[in-house]
Amino acid sequence: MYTSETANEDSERTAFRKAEKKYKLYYDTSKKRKHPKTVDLSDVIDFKAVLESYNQNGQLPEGVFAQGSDLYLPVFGLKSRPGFYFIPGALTIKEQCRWIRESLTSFPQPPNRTNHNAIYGHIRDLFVASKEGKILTEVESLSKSNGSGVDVIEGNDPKWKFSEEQCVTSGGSSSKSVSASVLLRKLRWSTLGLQFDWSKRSYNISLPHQKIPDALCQLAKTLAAPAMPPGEVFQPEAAIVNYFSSGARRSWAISLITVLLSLPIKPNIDVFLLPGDMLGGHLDDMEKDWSKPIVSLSLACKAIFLLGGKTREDTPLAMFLRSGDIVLMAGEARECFHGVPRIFTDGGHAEISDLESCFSHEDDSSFLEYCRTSRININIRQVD
Ligand SMILES: O=C(O)CCC(=O)C(=O)O
Ligand SMILES: [Fe+2]
Repeated sequence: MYTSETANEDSERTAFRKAEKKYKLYYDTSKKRKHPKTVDLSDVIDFKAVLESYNQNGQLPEGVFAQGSDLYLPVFGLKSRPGFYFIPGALTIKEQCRWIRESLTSFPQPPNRTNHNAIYGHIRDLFVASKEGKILTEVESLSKSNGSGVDVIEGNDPKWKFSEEQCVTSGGSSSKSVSASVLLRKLRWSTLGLQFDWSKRSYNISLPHQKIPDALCQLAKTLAAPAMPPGEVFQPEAAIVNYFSSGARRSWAISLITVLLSLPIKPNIDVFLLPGDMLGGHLDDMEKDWSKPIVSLSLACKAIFLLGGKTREDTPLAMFLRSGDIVLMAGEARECFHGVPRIFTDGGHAEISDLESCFSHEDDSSFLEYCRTSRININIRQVD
């Protein structure tokens, strides 16, 4: 799915890489307290401002056009990137909250796969386990401890189970366990519908899967319309949910890696060492028909999206992605490198105040806590 180069010397020099470096989060360590380095954001296209001025006086910046649609919302395109569409604020706050909830609770449930499958097998109810302060422990170490308070995890032969924290520590067996909250923070992706096999880099139709939930399917069909070939209807068959977490919990990640390295079979830890708050430049090239769009929903913290050209040498355009924005990439735009070099988690820039009111009920505090330092992206695809 993701065609990506490893960061060798050449790729360091490409225009895409330069833009990634420009916008990536760096910390200024010269001051007493760690501060994000200031970045010049003046070149970043702000479609929220474009929409405001378009609604007020019909004016659009150079290179941007507006397209009518049945969505009752303006759909913007870029003259230099045919097939790319941006629909600012397309999702209501209620819809955003709904998809955030689903992304954290139902979407990572088996048979859907997540990045954690490779090590732990299917994990059920990770979000609830995190809320309840549970610990995931390897079955063998658990049997050495007092063995009570164990929740079952999906799978024929589960090797890892959730237990109450005391259950593990009281047995004195502290290795080969990891807290659910760390795993939630380290959740990078889950796949819906047809499952993508990252090791073979293709969709594996023999992996157990469920259809994309009807409501998400309907939403994707409606949103895809402006980018569809005339007379055709988008058929959502697969989706990837990307979870971007800020690096604030890096120390947690280091503890997890320590645990992983103590396993008899060493997992590939490269995947864990990738910063969780960015997505490197890539193409999505595993779907057959590129005339069909990828429908991409942004949720929670604001981000910068880079839309390059057909090679990494083309200078990318940078734009803000806010919670509720929709991006469509079809036709020629599907051949364009793209990525997310930055999410904003600081109060002034994250722009999640509407979500804060939506998740203001006490019962929703874990959703709010997650949203304050994270971004979620759901991208929906027609595979055949
Ligand atoms: O997070 C985003 O907005 C883009 C995600 C993406 O490009 C992908 O998953 O292929
Ligand atoms: Fe992509």
